[in-house]
Amino acid sequence: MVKIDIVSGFLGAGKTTLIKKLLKDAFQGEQVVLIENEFGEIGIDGGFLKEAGIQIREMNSGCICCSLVGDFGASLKEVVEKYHPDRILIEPSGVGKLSDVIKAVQGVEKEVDITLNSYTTVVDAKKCKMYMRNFGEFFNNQVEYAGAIIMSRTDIVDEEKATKAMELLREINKNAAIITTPIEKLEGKKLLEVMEHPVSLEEELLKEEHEHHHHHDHDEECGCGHDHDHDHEHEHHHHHDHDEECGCGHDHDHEHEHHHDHDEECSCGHDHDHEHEHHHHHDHDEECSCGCGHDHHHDHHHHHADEVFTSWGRETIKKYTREALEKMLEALSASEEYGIILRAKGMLPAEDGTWIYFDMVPEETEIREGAPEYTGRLCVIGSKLNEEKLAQLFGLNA
Ligand SMILES: Nc1nc2c(ncn2[C@@H]2O[C@H](COP(=O)(O)OP(=O)(O)OP(=O)(O)O)[C@@H](O)[C@H]2O)c(=O)[nH]1
Repeated sequence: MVKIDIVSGFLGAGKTTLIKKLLKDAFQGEQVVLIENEFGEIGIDGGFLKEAGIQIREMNSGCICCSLVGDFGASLKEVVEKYHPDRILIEPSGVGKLSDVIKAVQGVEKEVDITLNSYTTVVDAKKCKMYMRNFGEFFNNQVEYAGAIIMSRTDIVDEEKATKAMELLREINKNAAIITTPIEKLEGKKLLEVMEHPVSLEEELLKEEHEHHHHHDHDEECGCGHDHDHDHEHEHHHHHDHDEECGCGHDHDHEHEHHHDHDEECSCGHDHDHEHEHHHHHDHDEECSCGCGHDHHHDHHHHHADEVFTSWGRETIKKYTREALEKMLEALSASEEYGIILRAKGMLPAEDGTWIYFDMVPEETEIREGAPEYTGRLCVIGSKLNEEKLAQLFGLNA
């Protein structure tokens, strides 16, 4: 049985960073294949991970969503038959919906000898609130459906912001284990254990309570595998508190339905807070007032990622200097002249013969030296990108 582990997370959240750690610290001795679905026609990450010596299958033709489920299933099947791995890691694109990817895996579970082992979402603690607000349709879905949530950048964010992010995450996912310790402080095995068996503190406490109150041991069972007989504590939960759980590890409430009605946002880049009506009227004839120009009729999911997000990428032999690149990346996020930039990354030849690798998310830019690549590549992802201006900025042909 091949284990399937999904590592989801919004653009630049830290998925690749997590995967590298797991490969190094947690999967020794296992044969692992990574299926990567990058958004944008120029694959960038493959190179980093190939150094780790694992098989990588890139799917760059579109996102694994409703339209690609069939292709994805076929791809999964092929990987299983060709490599017979112990584990397949799936890294969906940063703008993919986790629910779509889970569905796609479940769709082939009967035909192929696989089991959905874990589905984790990495969330940038610094940008969680902003992304929820502006790109909620994609961002929230990844949070809602996660078994475990790993908060990245808890090493650099202040406590107050991290706490707020944690609260927001908990609001839309009551059950997931939320990992707040910076991952480099955790052993890979420990991390994997939480991803595979996410148990929230609430569940753990409730379980303890159950165990504590089960001395009388009568005959009835509720079906969740624990013995709750005549347990006052248990009844208390049933009568008073619809949101709490029985601690058996299953989700008995209809949380997802709830969240779809209330929390989703249109993700067209505007803040539609207090505009819940917008979502409720889709069955009727009203036009979407979000101004994003799409017909959202009868479409509960609103948008496909490629309607909201675009990417621009180039292969190039042009040489750059660190200083010049730094300025270009600064300019990218300084205004909306180039669009709403959410992510930029690449590897470019430098004038001094070295190679410059860069990673940019809003307010954070990392430039480092890396190994020579077969050619220079760069990719920018965002909303409403101005491709002509981007080409101009990097000194490339439009
Ligand atoms: N300080 C800090 N930086 C992080 C952390 N996680 C990721 N980063 C940085 O954030 C940038 C993006 O990280 P990646 O791991 O490439 O993110 P990703 O989710 O794979 O990004 P996509 O390529 O957009 O899918 C890199 O510069 C990382 O070094 C973290 O926990 N703390």
